[in-house]
Amino acid sequence: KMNAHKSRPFTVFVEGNIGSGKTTFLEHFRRFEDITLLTEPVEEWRNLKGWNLLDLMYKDPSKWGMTFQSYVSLTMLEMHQRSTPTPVKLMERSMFSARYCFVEHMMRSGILHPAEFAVLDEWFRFMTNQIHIDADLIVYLKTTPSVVYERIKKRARSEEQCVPLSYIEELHTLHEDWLVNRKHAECPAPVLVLDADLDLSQITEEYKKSEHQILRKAVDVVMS
Ligand SMILES: Cc1cc2cn([C@H]3C[C@H](O)[C@@H](CO)O3)c(=O)nc2[nH]1
Repeated sequence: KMNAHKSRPFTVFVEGNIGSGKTTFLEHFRRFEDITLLTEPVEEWRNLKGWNLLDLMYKDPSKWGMTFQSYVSLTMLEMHQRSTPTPVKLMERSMFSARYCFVEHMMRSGILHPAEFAVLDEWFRFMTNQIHIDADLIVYLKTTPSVVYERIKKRARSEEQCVPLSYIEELHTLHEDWLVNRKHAECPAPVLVLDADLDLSQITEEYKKSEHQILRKAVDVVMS
């Protein structure tokens, strides 16, 4: 068992489009006692004091987009700040995908009014300047929009059934801009790109590739 000499654990963001297999990827690490897994708090978004903000947002994005993304940011900040007893912390998504992918899409598509976007962007700048929430590594589950679109249909999460392929394609482009073309300097962590188009049987090999990288880097950090 690695004793965490560092105040801050080796932090990994697991990023990718809707349906890219992030939750499945995280579950693969469930068996390691030195890793804390923080999965995306979708259930909190689906029930805040009885309100299903995720459903409200998908049903009327212009009316509920701001409210939804404000609450998403709050729940993600809470995860960033949560102290973990283990030397390694794996988070599903982050404040950065919130800003660079989802909020960015809502602004570009006119779902968010420019004034709403300005407020969300100020919150993002404040939080990323004031609070150290950087990753040490980002694992990017890279997919093809048509592949994840079919998975979303099969998964049949009720709120997502009206999601058009065009939205998935736009989110894909925003993930590529951030994690492959590196257009945003605020999140300089190295990116490990995995081919997440692979189906479940083949993808274990891909996960093993990241396992060594994550655990070896974590050992370096903890033992340094
Ligand atoms: C950080 C962040 C995650 C996230 C997820 N979502 C949506 C996409 C999926 O339908 C669902 C669960 O990821 O929530 C969103 O609209 N905005 C988000 N922002």
